[in-house]
Amino acid sequence: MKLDFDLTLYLVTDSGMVPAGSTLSQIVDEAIQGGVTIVQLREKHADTSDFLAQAKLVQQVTKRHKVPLLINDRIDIALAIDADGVHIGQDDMPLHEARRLLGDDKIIGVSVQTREHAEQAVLGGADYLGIGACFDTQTKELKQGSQGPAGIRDVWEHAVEVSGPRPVRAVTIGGVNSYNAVHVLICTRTTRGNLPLDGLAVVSAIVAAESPRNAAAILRRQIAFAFESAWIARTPAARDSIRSAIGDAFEAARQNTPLVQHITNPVVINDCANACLALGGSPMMATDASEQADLAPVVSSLVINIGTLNAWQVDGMRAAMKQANLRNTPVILDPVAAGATKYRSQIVSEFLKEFGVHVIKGNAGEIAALVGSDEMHVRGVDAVGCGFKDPAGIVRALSLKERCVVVMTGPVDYISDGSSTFAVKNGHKLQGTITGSGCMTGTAVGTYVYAVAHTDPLVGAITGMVAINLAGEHAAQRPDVKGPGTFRAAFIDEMYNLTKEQLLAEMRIEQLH
Ligand SMILES: Cc1ncc(COP(=O)(O)OP(=O)(O)O)c(N)n1
Ligand SMILES: Cc1ncsc1CCOP(=O)(O)O
Repeated sequence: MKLDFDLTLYLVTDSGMVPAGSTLSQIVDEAIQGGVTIVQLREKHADTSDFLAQAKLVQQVTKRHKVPLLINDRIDIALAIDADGVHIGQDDMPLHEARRLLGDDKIIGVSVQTREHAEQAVLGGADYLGIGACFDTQTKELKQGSQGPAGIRDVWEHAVEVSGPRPVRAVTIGGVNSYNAVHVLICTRTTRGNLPLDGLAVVSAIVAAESPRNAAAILRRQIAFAFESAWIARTPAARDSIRSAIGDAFEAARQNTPLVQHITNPVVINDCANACLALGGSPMMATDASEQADLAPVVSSLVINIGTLNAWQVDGMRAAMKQANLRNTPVILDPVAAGATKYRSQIVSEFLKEFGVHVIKGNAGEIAALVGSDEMHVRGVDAVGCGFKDPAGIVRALSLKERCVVVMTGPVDYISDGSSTFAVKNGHKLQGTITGSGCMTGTAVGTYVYAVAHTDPLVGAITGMVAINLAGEHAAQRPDVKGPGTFRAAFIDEMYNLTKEQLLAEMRIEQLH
């Protein structure tokens, strides 16, 4: 009978990474103690006798822990030590030959890079798939480059589709570590059925770690978190009570004073900091990469705004998002003028590939650029065009593509988590006459999303949009407001003065999906 196996945390070894004074068997032992559930011995440069000797040593450890041991590429070594199975690539022995030699009781995993590979492996009876490479890696030269979580999802969805009622099992590999583990597992969930991969395969994140045991334990914690999370709100039935949830999120910010760390542009930095304070948050505007790790433990949410990009700021953004992802702190991305220049488009797509983002907030032109629509465009930082035929469908499509909440600002704001979509109809046209009002909506979302990020990021995003737009309406009605200059000051005052009762009484929201 085939051994039962658990792919949750899959260690693939590389003896070239073993630090002086340690052995591969010690690393495997520690890693299993930390939470590794399956091991593959991968020796790309060893001759047969060394590979065999290493396999026997590692097998002593895996047997002691009752964890399956698979052999990379070499069926002969697997047969010689009676390993639990093999992992084969596209250039290795064909699956049917490996199965003939090993029999039905052994585990055979197959590396796949494309939908076609996945289909062949599933139909050929592979026990699991290793889909890669997810990200670039130092561990091996990639012939085809990395696909990112969205590319892995595409292959995984096809594998699930062709496998019938009992989906094949699968992991992804390549550049996976504790910083990106949650992002990878959430972003690769199938669109239909929300089915996650079975686990993650790593080499350097454990073998080259200072403590393989700690590295494995942190990875297990992140994987458990990802299995419990979904980017879609887990309480769709609670839509009826959305108003009270918005009221609660509003109050939570006033009570808990979330620390909203911004890396934003100098044009709006002062307005965003004041808006954050007025709404009940505590603003932090620390941009340097070198301080992000120290700050991360106290950050409630992170707002990344690419308004005035430069290489130094981008380094700070990468460092901040990496730390936020490790702590599962909500990240709000404002892709200012995405699509206006190649540089911005390239940075935004790098960010969305490499990092987990909980909310994307943009104007219609920016959202069009991210979703690949030519109905709207950006001119400078403004959206131009006749508008989308189906704006709610556009935000939902981007939400499903990126697996996060999407907010599209405009005369009506549209907000979706890929399942539920809302229109927020509050706001005043004077908001469009001052610079930074869009950036301040990012701050507002950041201020409210933290409290509900892991259960209902949609509610946090709607709360931010309702609060800022109501402040705009209240400011515009004041007799002392004569135009943009006086509106700017009154806008901050009215954020400060807004009450939960006003919010509940005056919000104009409509559910569209
Ligand atoms: C779990 C897992 N997935 C993929 C691979 C890559 O295998 P392959 O394509 O055969 O490349 P090499 O490992 O031989 O370099 C893997 N080893 N494990
Ligand atoms: C074996 C393999 N196959 C695709 S990427 C890769 C190496 C992954 O190594 P790391 O986890 O260190 O990036």
